[in-house]
Amino acid sequence: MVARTLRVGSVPYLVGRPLDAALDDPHDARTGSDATESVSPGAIDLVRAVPSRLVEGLRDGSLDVALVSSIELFRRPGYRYLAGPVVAGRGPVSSVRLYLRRPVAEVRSIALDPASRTSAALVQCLDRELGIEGARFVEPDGGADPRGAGTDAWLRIGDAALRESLAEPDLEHIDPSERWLSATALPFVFALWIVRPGVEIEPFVPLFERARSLGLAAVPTFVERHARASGLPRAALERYLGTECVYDVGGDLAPALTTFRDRAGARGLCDATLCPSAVDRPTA
Ligand SMILES: C=C(O[C@@H]1C=C(C(=O)O)C=C[C@H]1O)C(=O)O
Repeated sequence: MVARTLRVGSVPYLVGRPLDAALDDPHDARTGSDATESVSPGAIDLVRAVPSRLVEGLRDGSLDVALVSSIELFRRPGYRYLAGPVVAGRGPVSSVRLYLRRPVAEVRSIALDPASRTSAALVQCLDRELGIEGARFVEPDGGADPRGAGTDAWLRIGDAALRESLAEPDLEHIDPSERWLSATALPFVFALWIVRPGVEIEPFVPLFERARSLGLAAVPTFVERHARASGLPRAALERYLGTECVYDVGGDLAPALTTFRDRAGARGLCDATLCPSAVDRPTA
């Protein structure tokens, strides 16, 4: 029995709920004793914050593990990652978009979402495929709204992007996840559980796997709650969580991560020599 508490971070967006909701109370009867027998009650302390803050938490040691931007794996040595639950896209993902104020051929300046790390790197390393080669990237200070930066285009992630895409369907946009699939024939892994160096994650791994199974089964509940709170259409939210967001990419995980690392590394956006190790899923 592991007595210590694991400090866990996750994103504040709808996209994270299928992976993190059941971690809030792992000893809830619904989580089942098989996954929880190796950890004590209260073993998980879950906080939610935007990805750029979660990255800081991993770096300063205030978090042990976080569902966070995949690019961080290749920005500091010593991380490990759970080879299981991920937030990925295999085609369009309505919550990660590059919105355009002018025709793409005329885009010279792009404001990045200050909450993002991975999608920000993705649009920079896919600039040729997106048709924005030579554009200048800026990150608004202090978490400011990238739409307010006055640039030719802005990148947005999370629930605010989802709202823009579903409530303002006439906004011109490019879908980076879709372009990644065309360019590489691989899914794009936005986020995964990254483990800080020195953390013994093994006893907790079944909890993360179990949380995903329970979370996927609860997608209709998350859709219902989000539709009620946001006023966004249920059918679109169902498509978003149920089809666009992919929570398991199987054997594509390693090649998807390595391809992103190499492309981003070639642009100086991460260290392409880093090879973080996977923590394998438990065998049944
Ligand atoms: C699909 C998404 O994936 C995310 C994108 C991230 C990033 O760009 O750094 C980090 C975590 C995820 O929340 C989203 O937020 O909409």
